[in-house]
Amino acid sequence: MDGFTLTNSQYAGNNPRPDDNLNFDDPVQTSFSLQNTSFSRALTIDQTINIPEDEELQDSKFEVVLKLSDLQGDPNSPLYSIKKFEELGLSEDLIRGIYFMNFRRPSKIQERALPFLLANPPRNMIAQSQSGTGKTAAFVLAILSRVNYELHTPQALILAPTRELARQIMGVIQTMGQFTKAESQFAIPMMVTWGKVFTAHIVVGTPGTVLDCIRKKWLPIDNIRVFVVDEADTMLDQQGMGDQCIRIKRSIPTAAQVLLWSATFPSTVVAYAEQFAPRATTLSLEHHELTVVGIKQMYMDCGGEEDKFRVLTDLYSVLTIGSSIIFVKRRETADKIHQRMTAHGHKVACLHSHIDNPGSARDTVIDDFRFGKAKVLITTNVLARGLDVATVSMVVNYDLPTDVNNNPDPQTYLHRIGRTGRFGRVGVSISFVHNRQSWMDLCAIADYFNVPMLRVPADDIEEVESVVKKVLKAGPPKTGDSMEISRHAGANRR
Ligand SMILES: Nc1ncnc2c1ncn2[C@@H]1O[C@H](COP(=O)(O)OP(=O)(O)OP(=O)(O)O)[C@@H](O)[C@H]1O
Repeated sequence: MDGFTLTNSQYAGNNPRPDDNLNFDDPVQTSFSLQNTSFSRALTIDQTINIPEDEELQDSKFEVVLKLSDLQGDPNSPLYSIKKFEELGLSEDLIRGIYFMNFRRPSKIQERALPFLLANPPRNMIAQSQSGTGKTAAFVLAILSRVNYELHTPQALILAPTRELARQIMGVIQTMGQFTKAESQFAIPMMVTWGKVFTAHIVVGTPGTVLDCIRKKWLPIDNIRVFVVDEADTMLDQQGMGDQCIRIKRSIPTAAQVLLWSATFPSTVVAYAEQFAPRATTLSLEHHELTVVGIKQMYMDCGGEEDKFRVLTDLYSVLTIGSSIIFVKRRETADKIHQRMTAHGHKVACLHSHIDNPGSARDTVIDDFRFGKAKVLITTNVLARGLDVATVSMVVNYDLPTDVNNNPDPQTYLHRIGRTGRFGRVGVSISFVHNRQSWMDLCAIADYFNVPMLRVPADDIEEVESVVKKVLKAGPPKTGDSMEISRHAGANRR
């Protein structure tokens, strides 16, 4: 099975959203109470894990040997390609950048998308590919190929939902484009020089600040020829950000190539995305193709809301793995867990989008995490998407992701767990369930992706440690390999 479905949408419609005057940069944090319905502890999924019981682990680092060449030679892997970068029509300067980054072969999305992205006349594109499969590099390469370096004015505009993601994308542009004459500039809070007109070829920003800079005429947009919306499904779907994206799109030249990227494009957003990027070439995936095989999905059955904290601290008192991220629903929960884990002697960092948390403080937290100064990061959905830190080997869903209507949110779940298992690496995700509602939410997510969830015991942390270590030690499975599983979680809901 090759994965992508390729379609050319012919639809060119009007913008469907009202022009509300909302102005914020980060995703809205939704808050609500978890429903404590009668809790069934009787989760009896009988799952087994068939990882060889061979050697004991040598150390606690779990440096997984990346067998990338194996994965990239497996037609079922999202990292598979038949072409080399040298065959994709990129300039020598860019090929040098790719070599510098140690990329050997393109991933499937890179191989598929790049010929369309570079073709003339330029076409819009809606591109979907699993988390951690190199979407950023794909659109950065396209932009670096299209920019006229002799013209000192913005020609490419990239929108990201958070400052963390904008900073990360900037890092990729600067590394990949270091042998070109590309100049790039931020349009994110606290990184814009008051009154100074942008002259860089490439601008990366968050929608609120970009719009602000356009309105103030600091950001010239007449020469924009590539317009990228990363994490496009969430950007377009959120009322404030969606409106800002529309306004920005209306300001830039109509001939600009519009590129929408995400690992998820739920059906509710697809039509809208097609209106936003008319007549786009679309690379899409089915639900069941979205999960990354290198991420082993587990769950723990906790005794109640308060017991989750006991399980978490038990887990961290035993487990010594690379880096990990704990996702919670609310900022208050993040702060509370941060305080309590710190009091228990754990070294943890915390990042969310509270107004008192200025950009510079957020930058320090994320940089400390990226460079390993802090190994555990507690956060909200603000970091659910895009964050690329290779050492993350575990994601904990302390609270399962739910949408504004309290329904399970499979897309956010997929993005959260996708912070591990990047580009062929292995990782584990552990979701806490603590009542009937959270159990049903997890079942709904498992059903949506048709994936197995392995139960690990909340009252036997040594056993959890052993399972996690085995998974990390086993390395990435080949696509289609069944690492375990007799039945998946959704098959046995109560
Ligand atoms: N062809 C390649 N060979 C080796 N590594 C690559 C290649 N392309 C990208 N990578 C690396 O893979 C990692 C994931 O890439 P990237 O962040 O672009 O993924 P993504 O698809 O945008 O993920 P997400 O959906 O989470 O945003 C990065 O560390 C990147 O440097």
